[in-house]
Amino acid sequence: MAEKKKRRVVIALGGNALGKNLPEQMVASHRTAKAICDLIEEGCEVVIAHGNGPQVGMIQNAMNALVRTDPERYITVPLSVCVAMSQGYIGYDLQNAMREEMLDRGIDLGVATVLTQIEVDPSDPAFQHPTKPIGPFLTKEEADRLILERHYDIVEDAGRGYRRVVASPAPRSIIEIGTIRSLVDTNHVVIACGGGGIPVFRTEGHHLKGAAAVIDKDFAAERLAEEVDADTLIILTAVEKVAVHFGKPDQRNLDSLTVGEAQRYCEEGEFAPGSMLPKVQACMKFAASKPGRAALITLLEKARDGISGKTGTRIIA
Ligand SMILES: Nc1ncnc2c1ncn2[C@@H]1O[C@H](COP(=O)(O)OP(=O)(O)O)[C@@H](O)[C@H]1O
Ligand SMILES: NC(=O)OP(=O)(O)O
Repeated sequence: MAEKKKRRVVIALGGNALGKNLPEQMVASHRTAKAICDLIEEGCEVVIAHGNGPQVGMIQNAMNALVRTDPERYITVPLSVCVAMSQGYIGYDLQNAMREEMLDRGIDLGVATVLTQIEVDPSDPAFQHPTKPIGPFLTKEEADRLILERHYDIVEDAGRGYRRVVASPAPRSIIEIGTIRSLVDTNHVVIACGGGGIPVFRTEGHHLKGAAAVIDKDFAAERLAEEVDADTLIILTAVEKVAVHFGKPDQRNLDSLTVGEAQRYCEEGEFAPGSMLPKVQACMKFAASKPGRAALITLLEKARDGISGKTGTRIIA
């Protein structure tokens, strides 16, 4: 009998799948690996993308502290290099957690993290309007000091404190897509486009130049899902379903949304910018990109129920 065709899914992992520091990340990675292995056991071929907001901020702060301690010996590390470091730091834990969980369950697949660069447009207006929060939450006093001393762009984040923001251009093309496809096609779980991918500009000849930015991982995951010809984009986050009137007494959780309905809710301001809005927009783009494609937003721990159609919010054309 012919083997059942596997469903190819790209998974985008957010903050609750990774934690905010090294010990939290180690614990979270194992929880995340369990959820992803549940999807593999449901017959999915998975490709994993992830965020890096807290981590890339931590890495850049650490590198800057070195420069301040000994400016003769150390030089400033560009943000693009900090994104590359965050891919290694997070990929290391995720790759090991996946390896261990797959061996425990007898899943016979390889796992590899691909250092991934993503082309961005130097004239993207996002470079003039920083929106991507990175690093820890700050007090008003810390924010004022950093604006004065380091000329950082800092915004107030929905009553939760202050956060540094950096440019977040749209992903155009994934430089290492051929390598990613080859690994996926030869039975590897691939971790790619970490932290939204290392943003790069194409310059003279074949040279790529790092850009001072952090790409949104939901948009990078969407690009990845299109480019590996995935059937489903799954965004695993901290809520089981997308809601309208979120956080209000009349909150209504949504089981499914068409692209048209989602567009209307976006225009009505139902989804918070910087959190749920990019997720819904990424899902809309993917669902509309080719007939038969669908996207799902759900809680990390509900991944198996989500793919089985029992929970989550499904976005369809
Ligand atoms: N309309 C909405 N429906 C559901 N959650 C929403 C909505 N608007 C904002 N949110 C918030 O968005 C959060 C997910 O965004 P975020 O914290 O940035 O996720 P991640 O780190 O997983 O990428 C949810 O935990 C929830 O608090
Ligand atoms: N790069 C990115 O989107 O990171 P977060 O998901 O942590 O914000």
